[in-house]
Amino acid sequence: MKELHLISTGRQSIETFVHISSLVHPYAHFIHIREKHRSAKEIGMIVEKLLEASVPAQKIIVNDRVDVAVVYGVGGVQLAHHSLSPKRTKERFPFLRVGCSVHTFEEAKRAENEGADYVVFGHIYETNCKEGVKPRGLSSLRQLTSYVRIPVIAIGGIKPSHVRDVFLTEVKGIAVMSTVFEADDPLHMVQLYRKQMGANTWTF
Ligand SMILES: Cc1nc(C(=O)O)sc1CCOP(=O)(O)O
Repeated sequence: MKELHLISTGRQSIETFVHISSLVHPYAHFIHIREKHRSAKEIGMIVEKLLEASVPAQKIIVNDRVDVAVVYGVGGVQLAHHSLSPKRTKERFPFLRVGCSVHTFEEAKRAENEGADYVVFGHIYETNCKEGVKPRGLSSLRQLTSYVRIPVIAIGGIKPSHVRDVFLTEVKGIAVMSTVFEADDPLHMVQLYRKQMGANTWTF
């Protein structure tokens, strides 16, 4: 099954992020809380609000903070190079789904060897989030999907019109931030992504 990951921008109020998530979560497989400037307490509060808004715990992925993910019983954690290692995380918390954000093939291979469940690789297209950094493009994405055995999720500047091309590289899924969370109509946007992914049902 192709996966759609939605990631918070870190630029919205907690209320706005939770409100949009409550609308779009039925169309997404995972909702990532990526709020680098917020404390563990605030991130925990976001998790509680998402749960109150009926977002299933298994769909929630906390960026970097293994502690918050475990304490609040969410489905997974998304680790960066400065986070705890996937190996340690998996050893102590084997029930957590562990993703790693990677930018090179070596990082992806290391994540795989350390037991990560999947990698997020980018950025594929130009994105405001990575201004001045050259996108890695589809051909390196294609190479990566044959270089590692674990699933690859593509990220960075992916618009609905890119979806078909991106999935031709054999990725497992895509991750999207601004195009959904900063859209005038987030619900319409997420439905567009799912349509491009070939989803013929909106329920899971
Ligand atoms: C959070 C993030 N990580 C990236 C990476 O390359 O690792 S690109 C990115 C931002 C993606 O946002 P948008 O969908 O708005 O382009």
